[in-house]
Amino acid sequence: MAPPQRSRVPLEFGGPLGAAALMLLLPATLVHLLLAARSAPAHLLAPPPALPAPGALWSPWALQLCLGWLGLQVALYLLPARKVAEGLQLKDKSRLLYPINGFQALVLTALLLGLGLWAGLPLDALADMLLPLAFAATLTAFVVSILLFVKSLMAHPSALAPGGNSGNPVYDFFLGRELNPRIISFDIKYFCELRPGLLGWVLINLALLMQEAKLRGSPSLAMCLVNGFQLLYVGDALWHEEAILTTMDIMHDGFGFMLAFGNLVWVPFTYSLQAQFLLHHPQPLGLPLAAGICLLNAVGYYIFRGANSQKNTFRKNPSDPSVAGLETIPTATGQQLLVSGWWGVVRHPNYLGDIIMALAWSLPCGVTHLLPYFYLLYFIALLLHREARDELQCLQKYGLAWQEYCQRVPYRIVPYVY
Ligand SMILES: NC(=O)C1=CN([C@@H]2O[C@H](COP(=O)(O)OP(=O)(O)OC[C@H]3O[C@@H](n4cnc5c(N)ncnc54)[C@H](OP(=O)(O)O)[C@@H]3O)[C@@H](O)[C@H]2O)C=CC1
Ligand SMILES: CC(C)CCC[C@@H](C)[C@H]1CC=C2C3=C(CC[C@@]21C)[C@@]1(C)CC[C@H](O)C[C@@H]1CC3
Repeated sequence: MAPPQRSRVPLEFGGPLGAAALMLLLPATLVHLLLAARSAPAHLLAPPPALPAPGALWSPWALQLCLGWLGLQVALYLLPARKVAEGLQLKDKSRLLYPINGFQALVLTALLLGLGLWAGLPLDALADMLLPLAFAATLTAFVVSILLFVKSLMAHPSALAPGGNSGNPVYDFFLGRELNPRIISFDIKYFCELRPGLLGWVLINLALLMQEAKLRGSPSLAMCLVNGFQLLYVGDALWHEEAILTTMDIMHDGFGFMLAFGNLVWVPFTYSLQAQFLLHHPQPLGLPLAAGICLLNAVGYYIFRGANSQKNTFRKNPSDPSVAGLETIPTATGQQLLVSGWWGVVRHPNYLGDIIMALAWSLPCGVTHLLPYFYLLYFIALLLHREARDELQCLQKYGLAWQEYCQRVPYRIVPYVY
């Protein structure tokens, strides 16, 4: 087989050195966040009061729980789906098929959990195991990434992602070489993107809420708000699972350590940071402020969902009555760009809605500590980086049409600001 052509896509994340640094820094940051959230001072920018003993990180039981959770979600993924969707056309003109049964997996997981709790499952005990669970999940992410990298060495060149095929093994291991790694019809990237991580996130949130109820007699209003907001976000992602097929991760990015760690570790253990903070730092929250925060989250969700659904509907069927009247810009690829509606206000309206929700998730934690705002700060940085990557990809894809779009819609995320 002819050696794969090395991609000439510019290196990102600081190239091989940056990728190597991130593979060390990300797990270290995770440990710091978990320790800081449960410490009294809860400092985001200061070292945690006490480093864990090595024994506190490793637990065979935690590894079994992680692998059992993964196995359950794989089993639910393999159940018959209410619908099978086609992915976007690949380089070889083929289209992959994807089961749309993520929300079904959420409901079945909830039913199994309900049964378990009825039978006395000590779910709240998870709240005391976040460190060994995160360590086990990180180990799993590394092993999955190594297996994926080895598998990609046997993949056809046309199956490789443009970004993760630089020829440098460290960089390619981090970014991911294969675009759609599958075992028969099981799509590993698609599965990891929405199932174990997002469902694990709300499971950890629930465990923290239950432990607060056990400690204080009932969960606080702030803990209930954070759980509710984030369950809405995960439920929405799974209900609109098909929309994931038009995101950058599925369309462009290879599946390597960054997304494996991001999906299996970073989402469940850092996205639950507000709930972790609230368990150890209860916050009083009056009804008027709670109502205001709910309104803020509702506004964010309205923008987020409205913009994502409008674009995804347009991409699936430009003649759909809900989008047929929108103004567009034709492009040389045959695809059109929306230039009115949500996508005529700013170029990434969905990011704006998502950031507003991220703020609403942090506010119930009060303003005495920076730690609960870590997600907001990280997320803004992630979306700014993502937006820059997307703009470059769209400029390369659409050329003059994208330049016209940028002239007509000059702001990227926040109207009249950025
Ligand atoms: N919670 C989290 O950790 C994260 C959440 N997200 C959220 O996920 C959602 C998806 O975000 P993301 O995956 O970054 O990508 P987007 O959903 O923003 O999709 C970007 C793609 O949309 C298409 N597009 C862009 N502008 C237009 C237009 N004017 N008209 C038609 N199509 C257009 C282009 O693809 P093409 O033209 O090829 O179809 C572009 O590459 C967002 O709501 C984001 O907030 C994202 C990352 C992390
Ligand atoms: C650990 C690294 C520094 C960064 C890892 C980033 C990942 C955690 C995110 C990259 C894109 C994501 C998306 C989502 C979750 C987070 C990751 C995997 C969603 C599934 C969240 C719900 C939305 O409705 C869709 C998102 C698609 C992108």
